[in-house]
Amino acid sequence: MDLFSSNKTVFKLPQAELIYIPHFYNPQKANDLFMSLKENCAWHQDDITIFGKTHPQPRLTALYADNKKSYSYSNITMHPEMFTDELAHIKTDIENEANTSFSTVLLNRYRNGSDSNGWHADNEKELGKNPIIASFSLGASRYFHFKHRAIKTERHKLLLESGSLLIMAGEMQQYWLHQIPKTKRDVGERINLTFRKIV
Ligand SMILES: O=C(O)CCC(=O)C(=O)O
Ligand SMILES: [Fe+2]
Repeated sequence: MDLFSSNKTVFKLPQAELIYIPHFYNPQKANDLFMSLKENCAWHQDDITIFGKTHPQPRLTALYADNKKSYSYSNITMHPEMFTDELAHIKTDIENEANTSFSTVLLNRYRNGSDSNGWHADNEKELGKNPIIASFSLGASRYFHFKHRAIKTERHKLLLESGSLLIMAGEMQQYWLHQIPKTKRDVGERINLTFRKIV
């Protein structure tokens, strides 16, 4: 198995630590997990309110945690389900790679290229200062855009492939924004898992 592949890219960025591991899980295992999570997770579509207008969030989400702590962002408060064995297993693998522990995983399901995740930082108070966030991707590849809030030349994109792990750390959530834009490319479905620690 291609677990804990040493093939990793450490990006040199001002005020951020970003590490990309393309084949954290091999394609077979990634595909099996994609099918299983698609079927078994508690997916739902919340309404979000932006600039006073309420509309359905352009993706499905689910939240799991090993505590009862809720997670709030963009006027949504999510209450977690208990970790399944399958999600707990992935969590352990990622904790070993990232050298930290996580309490919570937020799953995003992008059904096609019209689903997206707008510019934001994962800077909610409950994540603490300089959180480590590990983002694990399954299914269709989608571009992850990231830009520095103040240095306008620092704007980049990275194709997140199935089975890959992206670790965001350092001051990234303070100084950078990230998004998964819509795409007109004919892309299939993608599931992303972002592991976080909510204390
Ligand atoms: O889908 C992704 O790769 C990113 C998800 C994300 O940024 C988030 O859930 O905060
Ligand atoms: Fe995020």
